[in-house]
Amino acid sequence: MSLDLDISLRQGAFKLQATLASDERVIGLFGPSGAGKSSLLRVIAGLARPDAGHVRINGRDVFDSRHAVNTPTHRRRLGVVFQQPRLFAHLNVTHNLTYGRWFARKRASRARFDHVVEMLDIGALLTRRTAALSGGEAQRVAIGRALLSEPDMLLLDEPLAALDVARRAEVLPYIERLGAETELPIVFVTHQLDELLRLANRYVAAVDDGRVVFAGPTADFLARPELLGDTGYHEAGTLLRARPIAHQAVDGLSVLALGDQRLYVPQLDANNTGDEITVHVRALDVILAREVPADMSALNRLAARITGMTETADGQGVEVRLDVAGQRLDARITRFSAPAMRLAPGDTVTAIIKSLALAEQAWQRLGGL
Ligand SMILES: Nc1ncnc2c1ncn2[C@@H]1O[C@H](COP(=O)(O)OP(=O)(O)OP(=O)(O)O)[C@@H](O)[C@H]1O
Repeated sequence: MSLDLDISLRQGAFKLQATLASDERVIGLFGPSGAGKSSLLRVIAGLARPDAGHVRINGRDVFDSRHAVNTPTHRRRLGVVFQQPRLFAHLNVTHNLTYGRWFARKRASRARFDHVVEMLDIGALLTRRTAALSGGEAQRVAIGRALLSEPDMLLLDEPLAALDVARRAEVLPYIERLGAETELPIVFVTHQLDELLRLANRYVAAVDDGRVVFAGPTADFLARPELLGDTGYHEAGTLLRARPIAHQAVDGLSVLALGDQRLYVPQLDANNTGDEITVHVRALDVILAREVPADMSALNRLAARITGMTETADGQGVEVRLDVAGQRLDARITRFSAPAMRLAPGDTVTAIIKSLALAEQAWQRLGGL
């Protein structure tokens, strides 16, 4: 996909002045509450009209103030999913799903309908009234309806925000599957860093106070604590890509290969072999050692080489940039430890990781969408 926009929009006292150009298939729009993410998504969808500028989707001008172009929403070929599912209460699930097809250029085939139903696991709900659905089920139906409208791009505006923790955990893997199993371009809005890392871990546009303050690889974004908001200090770190090679080789754990080194993570779905997955390692959770103690609870110990060291913004610590099997890993240690250990670029150390979080599951690509 390509998305190219440069717009200004005034809403009361709030001014959105956003510039973004990206060829990435999945774009995360991230930022705190009130930053302007939803407003920007509404501009892309044609639900809000900028005062000036342009919006180009896949090379097609859908808005251009200089040439009086403003393609109406229903002709922009977008599937939009909001925080609330917004299903039609008078129609059952099947009719809600097929409703989107009225706007499609070509009607979705029966095979495609079946595929979407299977992917979102909503087959058992088809004859149900929408009032009888849980929040998570309703949101899956809303996603299915958007997919069946044959969009060129899917816009997801905090689709998990209205769900409680359990429902959120239920729906999140389905959105993850969309990213992995479809070729559909997706813009995913969230203010939650864990969602961003799970669902848009390649590319992010960060919005703050009506402006795009960062646009680029999510991994680079994660290394910038000052951009991450309140949780930045804790969450800043690195995304490591590794390949699952064994399940249950060690009790309750899966083994990932990172070059010829090994990482241990909580048991993954046994189908997860082959495709790389991404793990999020917080810089605070990395301990550096010259000598590794013989008895140690932490399983994850990686041979690393120091490639750079910089003082943290608050002056209290040192960010140590490491190379592990050709990938970057960041550690944050105290200002005391760096000279005490006489650490210097070029040194080899062991990086001991206290905890890591899965940022992305690997799903088998089924194709077909
Ligand atoms: N129709 C409107 N008229 C006036 N101000 C508006 C309108 N819609 C939004 N705003 C304001 O614009 C700002 C950005 O809102 P927006 O919903 O885009 O933020 P957001 O980043 O999506 O936040 P959240 O994560 O809370 O949804 C807010 O200050 C909001 O109050």
